[in-house]
Order: sequence, then C-alpha cells, then structure tokens
Amino acid sequence: MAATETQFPPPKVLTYPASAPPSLVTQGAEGRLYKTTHLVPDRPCALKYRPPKPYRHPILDARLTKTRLASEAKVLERCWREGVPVPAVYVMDPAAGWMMMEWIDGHPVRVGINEWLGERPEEEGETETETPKPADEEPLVDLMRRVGAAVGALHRTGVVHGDLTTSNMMLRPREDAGQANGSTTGVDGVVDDKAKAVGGDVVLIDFGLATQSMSDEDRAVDLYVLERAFASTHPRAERLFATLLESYGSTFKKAPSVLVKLEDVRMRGRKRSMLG
Ligand SMILES: Nc1ncnc2c1ncn2[C@@H]1O[C@H](COP(=O)(O)OP(=O)(O)OP(=O)(O)O)[C@@H](O)[C@H]1O
Repeated sequence: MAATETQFPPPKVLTYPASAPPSLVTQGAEGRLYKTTHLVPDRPCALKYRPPKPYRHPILDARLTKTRLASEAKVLERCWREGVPVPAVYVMDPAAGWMMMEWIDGHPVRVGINEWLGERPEEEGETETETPKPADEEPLVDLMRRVGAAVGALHRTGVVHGDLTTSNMMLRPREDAGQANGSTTGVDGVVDDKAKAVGGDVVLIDFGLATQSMSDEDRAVDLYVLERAFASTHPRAERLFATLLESYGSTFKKAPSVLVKLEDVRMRGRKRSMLG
C-alpha cells in the first residue's frame, strides 16, 4: 500500500522524490512504520514516525515525542555498538517525530512459531502425546535458544526492553540459507518450509519502552513479561519456554541470579491474579 494512498499524511521527509514510493507497513496506537528508499535508492529503510496527537497540548506533545524518540534511538545505538542484534539507526529528526533505521527482512518470531505450529487453535483436552516429539521439534527448540541468547545479550548490555513479546522480535534470513537458518533438508533435498519459518537470526525491535538498568528485578520483570506473552500467544509451545530461560542463564555472569529473581516475580504475579 503506498503511503500517499492512505488517509494519513506521511511525514514531510517522505514527500520528497525517492526511487520508490514509501509504503505504510503498520499503523499502531503510538506511531507508524514505513518502508522507504528515501535515504539510499537501493537500500530500503524502516522509518518510524510518531505523528502529532491532536488530543494533547501541542507543546507538551512535541516535547514528549522528541524525548521518547531520542531515548529509543539512544538505547538502540548503545545496543548496536555492543553487538546486540537490533536494527542500526541511520538518521533521525526527533523534533519532526521520525527515526530512520535499518530495514530488517523476514518476519516476526510470532509468525514463525505459529507457522511451525500450524496455526491450529488450542484444542480442548490436547495431551502431550499429541504434540510433536522432541526429536522432531529441534528447529523450534533452537529458535528458543536463540531468543534466550538475544535477550541475554540485551540484558548484559544494561538495557531492559520493557515490552518483550514474540512480535517485537524479527527472524532475519541468513545469506547462507538452508542448514544455517535452522532448516532441515528432507530426503529429496527439499528444504523443509516449516523449519525455514523458525530459522534465521533473531533481531530485537521496538525499543519505545526500553530503559537502561542493571537490576536483577528489572531484568526478571522483562523476562516475566515475555513469559506471559509467550504463554498466551503460543500456548502449545509453552513448555519450551524453559529452553529459552536455560539459554538466557548462560549468557552473562549475573543471568543465574536474574532467573532466581524471576521466581519471586512469578510468585507476586500469581498472588496478584489470585486477589483479582
Ligand atoms: N527495522 C524494521 N525492519 C522491518 N520491519 C520493522 C522494523 N521495525 C519495525 N518493523 C515492523 O513494524 C511493526 C511495528 O514496529 P514497532 O513495534 O517498532 O512500532 P510501534 O509503533 O512501537 O508499534 P506498537 O504500537 O505496535 O508497539 C513491527 O511489528 C514490525 O513488523
């Protein structure tokens, strides 16, 4: 969908000529994401735009947008410098409400897992024996390890994401697709599409709620948010979350104590839900 065809006017920067018209990828509660070649003709970029909010006082709105975008970019830059898998920030204009970053090819981890699971709705009375056997699910297990490693790398850097879900992680196909993407090759030499769906490098996105923190508590809450989101988005793969945590536990020195803290956070969560 070309941005100009939508009812939303694009930011001014996207009204200048480019090798291809920008396309609106998502329209969320807070902002919009465009795919554009305005920066370099043969390299698509992701432009995150926070349009003015008519319900907010204009001066306050401008200040809030600028601060939030600048803080998101700062966290992304820090992660990128330290080798955490995140999109590189290319250029930004926080006063105008936008930031241009590296375009990540591929699909969200959520889509990959659902593709693997066959998007079959949870069936009543479904038993363990009906779920795939462990040997068959190695590509999915490996994805859980890679997600755990990516979150561990993020926390090691001193950043907590604030909104970890399988939608806020992309799976970028590797150049050397096939085995390296976690795919398996069948007897007839055809790469298994299902395995391909969960292959690739995990790239963390959407740092709008990220903060800098080294505390076990903040890190554990970050994991707990992911655990809850994972359980509700992928109930049939819930038991594999332990693999993610196991992988996380070996990524940095303090990770084991974060996992101990996670027990407390879970307990508090359970108490809260019991009290309604
Ligand atoms: N760098 C990127 N490359 C490719 N696609 C991206 C990139 N960043 C974001 N996306 C896509 O755009 C969607 C929205 O991005 P993001 O979550 O960062 O924006 P948001 O406005 O904060 O969204 P939300 O309101 O849902 O939190 C993502 O789910 C993803 O599909």
